[in-house]
Formats: sequence, C-alpha cells, structure tokens
Amino acid sequence: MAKNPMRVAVTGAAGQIGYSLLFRIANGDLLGKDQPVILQLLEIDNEKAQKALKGVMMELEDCAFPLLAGMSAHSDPMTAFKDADVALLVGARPRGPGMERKDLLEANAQIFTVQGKALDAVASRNVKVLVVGNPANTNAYIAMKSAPNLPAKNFTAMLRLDHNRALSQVAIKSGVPVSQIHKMCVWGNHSPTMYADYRFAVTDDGKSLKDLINDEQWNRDTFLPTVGKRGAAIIDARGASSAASAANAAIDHVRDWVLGTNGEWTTMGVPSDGSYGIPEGVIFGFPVTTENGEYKIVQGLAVDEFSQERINNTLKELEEERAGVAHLLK
Ligand SMILES: NC(=O)C1=CN([C@@H]2O[C@H](COP(=O)(O)OP(=O)(O)OC[C@H]3O[C@@H](n4cnc5c(N)ncnc54)[C@H](O)[C@@H]3O)[C@@H](O)[C@H]2O)C=CC1
Ligand SMILES: O=C([O-])CC(=O)C(=O)O
Repeated sequence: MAKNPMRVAVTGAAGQIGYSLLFRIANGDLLGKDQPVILQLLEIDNEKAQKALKGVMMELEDCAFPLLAGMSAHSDPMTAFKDADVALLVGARPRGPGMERKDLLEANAQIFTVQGKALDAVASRNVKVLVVGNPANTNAYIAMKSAPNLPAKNFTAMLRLDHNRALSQVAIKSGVPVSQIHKMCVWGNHSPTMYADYRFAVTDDGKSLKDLINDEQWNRDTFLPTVGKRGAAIIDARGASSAASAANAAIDHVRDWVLGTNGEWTTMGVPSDGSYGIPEGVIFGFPVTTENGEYKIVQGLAVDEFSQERINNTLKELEEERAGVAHLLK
C-alpha cells in the first residue's frame, strides 16, 4: 500500500541551497524512494523572492516527480510549518557590509525566534528540525529555546558538511576510498573552530586511519585548517558560498536521522545531554549513530589533551554566541 505523504518544510527555498535541495527531496533522496512528500516552501515576504520561488516551483512541476504529492509557497512560517514532519531551516540573514558578528547573530536570532515559535505552535509534535542557516548551531539553539512544547532533541544543526569534507580529505591523503572509511567525527561549532577528528576512523578491515596516515603534523597543519576553512575557500573560488555540497549534506543528515545509519557513525549538531563535559542544551557536533528515527551520541571515546583543547576552544565560541543572544531569549 502506498505510504501517506510526509510534509517537508523548507525555508529560504528560493536561495542557492534551496535550488540544489528541493529537487533531490522531490526525487526521494531525503526520505526514501517509496515515500511521497509534500513541500511547504517559505520565503521572505518580498515580491522578488516570492516570484523566484514561483519559478522554482514551476521547474519542480516540470520534473513530474512521481513522489511529489503537493507543494505550496508561503511567506508566513505559521502556514509553512503547519503539520510539518521535517523542517529544513535554510533561510538566514547573510552578513552584509559593515555588519559585525554580533549584528549577524542578532539579525538571525530574530528570524529563528519567530520560526521556533511557529514550529512550536503548528508543526507535527515529532517534527525533525535541521538548521542549515548560519550561525547554524546558535540558530538551532534559539529555535529550540523558542519552542518549549516540542522535545529539545528534535532540534539539530548541520555539521554534516564538515563531516563529509573531513572524510574526503582523509580519503585523499590515505588512498582509502570514502566508502571504506568508518567512525569519522567532527566536534563542536559549524565554524573554523570545529574539531574534525579521525583518531577513531577505521577501514573496512579494521585498520586505523590514524596509523595509516601516521602524520600528526599533517593533521594539525593541513587537515584541520583545510576542513575548518573550507567554506571560505569555496567562497573565494566560486564567488559564492557552497550550495550543492551543503544541500547534499542536509539530505545526508536528515536521511540518516530518519532511516538510520545501521551502526555507522555520523556527525550531527545536537543539544548536549552533558556527554563529554559539554553543558546540557548547547548544540554541539557529536559523533552519533541513529536508529528508528532517534540519534544517540557515541559514548566512551578517549579525549586526549590536544583534542580536549580543541573541544574547549569550539565550546568557548559557542558559549560566547549563546551569551550574545541571551537577552533575546528572555
Ligand atoms: N551549516 C552549513 O554547513 C552551511 C550553512 N550555510 C548557510 O545556509 C544559509 C543559506 O545559504 P544560501 O542558500 O547559499 O543563501 P541564499 O542567500 O542564496 O538564500 C537564502 C534564502 O533565504 C531567504 N530568507 C532569508 N530570511 C528568511 C526568512 N526569515 N524566512 C524564509 N526565507 C528567508 C532569502 O530570501 C534567500 O532566498 C546561509 O546562512 C549560509 O551561510 C551554507 C553552507 C553550509
Ligand atoms: O562559509 C560559509 O558561509 C558557508 C558555510 O557555512 C560552509 O561552506 O561551510
């Protein structure tokens, strides 16, 4: 028997990530090739953005996707998030000329407060929320705090792009294909302070990638800066921030959350439960496994002195961001 459609809300739907994301969702890449979807698309209440969104919807229509059971355009999160099973919060305020980090945090805090409240009011009680818009961890924190009637665990931030970047860099260095590398993870904030960590990574036949690479200087001087500053390198090369790879990571994140990782590790930004000394509620990148629509933080990993320093550093940045928006959450 055909499954009932699931409702997927996407914000910033006429933006560049949206353009790479929506077609894949409609193609069944997000929720499975037997799962019909209804797209509920949110853009700002502006004639140009709404017109662009209409254009994207015309193209979606022209693909005649068998799994696309419906779609609608919105300028109000209260209608866009109605009964949403999945919410991909991509739209955010980009940094403008002369804007300080604090101004950026505040501008986004406004957006994610409103959207968190709307999710709280109208979304499915099981809605799975992924925040992509930057600063992703803090935006997810704001949305979570603005939705007290939804389980906090339903709010996540995207570190999967960092995870995928780390996988590819380790694959290139070691010569082991990405498909044969397991137990990669990235800790912390989606920012250059993140700590990409291949200490636990193993090949299909259980060989340690750290031993195979055996180059601590490469780890510290090449790998970590390459992964940490990859977003800026893409902007420099393309003249625009990563879009297709970001959309791909969003698909990976939600697909794994919904459909499970079969014991494989992945990275998700999730509200801390106190694991590894990260204060409860901070949205932090952790290694996780997923099963039956739930994620579990991988426990019991050894944290050496260098790793602890890195984790402390990315946590400090997240706590500063949190302090910077605290007055807006009262
Ligand atoms: N977490 C991650 O790994 C990554 C995050 N990003 C972030 O994703 C966000 C989106 O990137 P792009 O699609 O390239 O940007 P974009 O500027 O092309 O598109 C953003 C869209 O969001 C819309 N928007 C803005 N505020 C909105 C609101 N309140 N409600 C609904 N829509 C709204 C805009 O009108 C625009 O169409 C940015 O914040 C970017 O920094 C990008 C790459 C990776
Ligand atoms: O750096 C940016 O603005 C986009 C981003 O988050 C990334 O590519 O990781």
